[in-house]
Amino acid sequence: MAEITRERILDELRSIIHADSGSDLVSAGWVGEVVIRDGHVTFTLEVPPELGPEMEPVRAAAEKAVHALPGVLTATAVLTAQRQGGGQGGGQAGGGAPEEGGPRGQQALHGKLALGSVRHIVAVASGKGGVGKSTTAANLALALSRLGLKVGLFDADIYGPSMPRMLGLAGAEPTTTDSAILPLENHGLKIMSIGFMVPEDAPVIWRGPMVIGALEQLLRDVEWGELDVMVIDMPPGTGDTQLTISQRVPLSGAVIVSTPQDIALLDARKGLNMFRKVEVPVLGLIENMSYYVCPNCGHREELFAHGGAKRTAEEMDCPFLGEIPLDIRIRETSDAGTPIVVAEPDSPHAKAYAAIAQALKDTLEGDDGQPMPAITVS
Ligand SMILES: Nc1ncnc2c1ncn2[C@@H]1O[C@H](COP(=O)(O)OP(=O)(O)OP(=O)(O)O)[C@@H](O)[C@H]1O
Repeated sequence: MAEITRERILDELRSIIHADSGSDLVSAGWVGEVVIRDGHVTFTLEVPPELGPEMEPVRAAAEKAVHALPGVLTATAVLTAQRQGGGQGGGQAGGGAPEEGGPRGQQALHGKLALGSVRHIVAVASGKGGVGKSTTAANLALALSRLGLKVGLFDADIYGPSMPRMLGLAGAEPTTTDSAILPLENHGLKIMSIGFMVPEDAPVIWRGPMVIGALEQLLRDVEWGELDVMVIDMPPGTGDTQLTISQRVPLSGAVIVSTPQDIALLDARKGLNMFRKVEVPVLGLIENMSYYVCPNCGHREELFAHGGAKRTAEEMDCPFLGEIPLDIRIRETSDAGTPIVVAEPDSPHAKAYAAIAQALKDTLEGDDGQPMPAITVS
C-alpha cells in the first residue's frame, strides 16, 4: 500500500484552487494541522473568517481529493477560521499569555460559551495523565450529588474518555431531539462524554482545532437542564487544548489533582499556572494516591512521600482540598461502573471524597451558605 505522507497530501491540496483568489490551498497558507494515522487522514483548513460561509465546497473538494489518494482509507477536512493576523501559529500554555484570539485552534472561538442554566462549572484537571483525575472527577461529582446538588459531569478527556465505563454506561448512546442531545443519566448524575459520540479508537487522532470544535459542539448542543454544578473532566496536561477550554468555558474555578511525587507536583504547578494565566480561580489541590492503609492490619504506609500536594498548595498560595488514599477498591469500583462513593458510601474513602465535595460546595456557595453568583471571566 502506498505510504501516505504529509507531503503527498499537501501536493494534492495544491491542486485545489480557490476561484476568487486564484490561489491553491497550500500557497494561500490555509492548510493547518494534518494528522495521519493508519490510513485515516484528518486536516484543518484555516481560512479568513469572512470567507467561512463560502468555503464549504472547497472543503468538500479538498476532502474528496485526499480521500482519492491511494492508501487513504478515510479523509476528514475541518474548516476553521483563522485568527486575526494569519492562519499559522501555535504555542503552549507555558509560553506566555495568549495573544488576542488565542493560540491556534481557538480562532473562531471568541467569547465564552453561554451555559445559562448551569450555576457553577468546575474543571477537574491534572498537569499530566494517569494521576487519577477522572476517578477523582467522577467520585467528586457523585459526592456533590449526595450533598443534594443537581450535578452534571462532562467528560472532555478526548484523549481517553473514561466516564462511560466508570459510570456504568459503556456502550450507551445519547438520545437526540431535533435541536439537542440529551445527556445520559446514572447514579443521579447527568453525563455527557465524547466517548459516547466517537468510536473507541478515534479520539487519539483528534488534535487542536478538531478537539475544540467537537467539545464546543457537545457543550453547546447538550440539553443539561438546570444544574447546580457541572464537573468537567479535562484532558490531562497544560497545552493549547486545555488552555482553550479554560478560556472558552465560563469556569467558576478549577481543581487540580496530583499524586504526591515531585514530578507530578511539578506538573500540577504548571496546571495551576495555566489557570491563573487565564484568570480562572484555582479552587484547590487534591492529593490522590496519597497513602495506603493495609486492609488487614490497618498499617498506614506513605508510599510516595505523602504531603507533597499540601506543601505545594501552601507554596503556591492555593487551598488544599484533601487527600485520597491509594486503594484497590477505588480502582475496582470505578472499573465496575459504580464508583466507591456510590458502591461503598460509608467507607473511609467515600468519606474522603465527601469531605472534599463539602469544601468545594462551601467555596462555591460562599462562607455564609448563600449561593454566590458564578464567577465568569471576560
Ligand atoms: N486513589 C486511587 N486508588 C487506586 N487506584 C486509583 C486511584 N485513583 C485512580 N486509580 C486508578 O488509576 C488508574 C488511572 O486513573 P484515572 O483514569 O482516573 O487517571 P487519569 O489521571 O484520569 O488518567 P488520564 O487523564 O491519563 O486518562 C485507573 O485504573 C484508576 O482506577
